[in-house]
Amino acid sequence: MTQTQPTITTNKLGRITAFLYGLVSYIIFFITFLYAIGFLGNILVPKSIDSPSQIPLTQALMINLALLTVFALQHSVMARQSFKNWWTKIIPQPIERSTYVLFSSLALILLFWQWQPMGGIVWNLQNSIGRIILLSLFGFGWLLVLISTFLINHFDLFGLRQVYLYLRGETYIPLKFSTPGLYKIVRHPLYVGWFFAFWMTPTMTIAHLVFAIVTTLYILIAIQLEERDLISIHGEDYETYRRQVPMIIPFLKNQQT
Ligand SMILES: C[S@@+](CC[C@H](N)C(=O)[O-])C[C@H]1O[C@@H](n2cnc3c(N)ncnc32)[C@H](O)[C@@H]1O
Repeated sequence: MTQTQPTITTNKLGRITAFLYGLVSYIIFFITFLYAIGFLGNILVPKSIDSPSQIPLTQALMINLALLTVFALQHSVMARQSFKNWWTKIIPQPIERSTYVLFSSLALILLFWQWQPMGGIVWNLQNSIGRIILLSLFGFGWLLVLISTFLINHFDLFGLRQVYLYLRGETYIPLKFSTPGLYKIVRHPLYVGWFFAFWMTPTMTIAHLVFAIVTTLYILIAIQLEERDLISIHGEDYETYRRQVPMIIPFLKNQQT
C-alpha cells in the first residue's frame, strides 16, 4: 500500500493538480478495465484477443509474450516497497499510487493495441447451455474482481483516496490489514476473479490460451511477492492469516505457498 503523509508543496494549486492527475489516472484505468472485458470477451471492441490472425504464429507468439512481459514487469516492479521508496524521491508521494495505476493502464493499452491474434481453436463448446454457463462465469470473474477491490478499499487501491486526502490537506493513513467478507474464504479473491475472467470462455483460441497460461503463472508468482511484502508490513497478523485461510481454493488446507 502507498505510505505516509504528503511531503510535496502544500500550496493549493499543487494539491488541485495532484487531485486532477489522480482523477484522470482513475478514469483512464476505468475505461481500460471496461475495454479489457470487451477484449477478452470479444464484445464491442474493434480488435479483440481472438480477431483474425495477420502474421505468422511464431512471430505473433513472440510479440504477445513480449507484451505480457512488459505488463508483468511494470506491475511487479512498481508494486515493490523498495521501488516505491526510490520512486517517491522523484515523484511526489501523494501521486505514487495514481502513477502506478496510470502506468498499469498504459501497459495494458499497449497490449490491446499491439496484440497479435493467433488463430487456432483449442476448444469450442457447441452446447448452448454450456456456452451460457461459461459466459456467466466469465462475467462472475469480472464482478469478483470489482467486488474484491471494494472489500479492500477501491479508492485507495486506485489512488483516489491518496490524492483526495492530499487535496484536503489531510494526512494519508495507510490501510490496515483486514479480512472482510470474501477475504475470510481465500486470501486472494481478486486474483481468483482474474482466473475466472481469463479461463472461462466457450471458445478458447491459441492466443487466448497463451494469455491465460502466462497471466496465471504471473499471478502465482505475484502472490508470493505480495505476501512477502504483506508479511514484512503486518508481521504475525498476516502469518496467522496465511496459516488459517487458503490462498485461492476455498476450504483447501495447507495453501501457505
Ligand atoms: C490488486 S490488490 C489484490 C489483493 C489480493 N491479492 C486479492 O487477490 O484479493 C493488491 C493490494 O492489496 C493489498 N492487500 C492484499 N491483501 C490485503 C488485505 N487482506 N488487506 C488489506 N490489503 C491487502 C496488497 O498490499 C496490495 O497492495
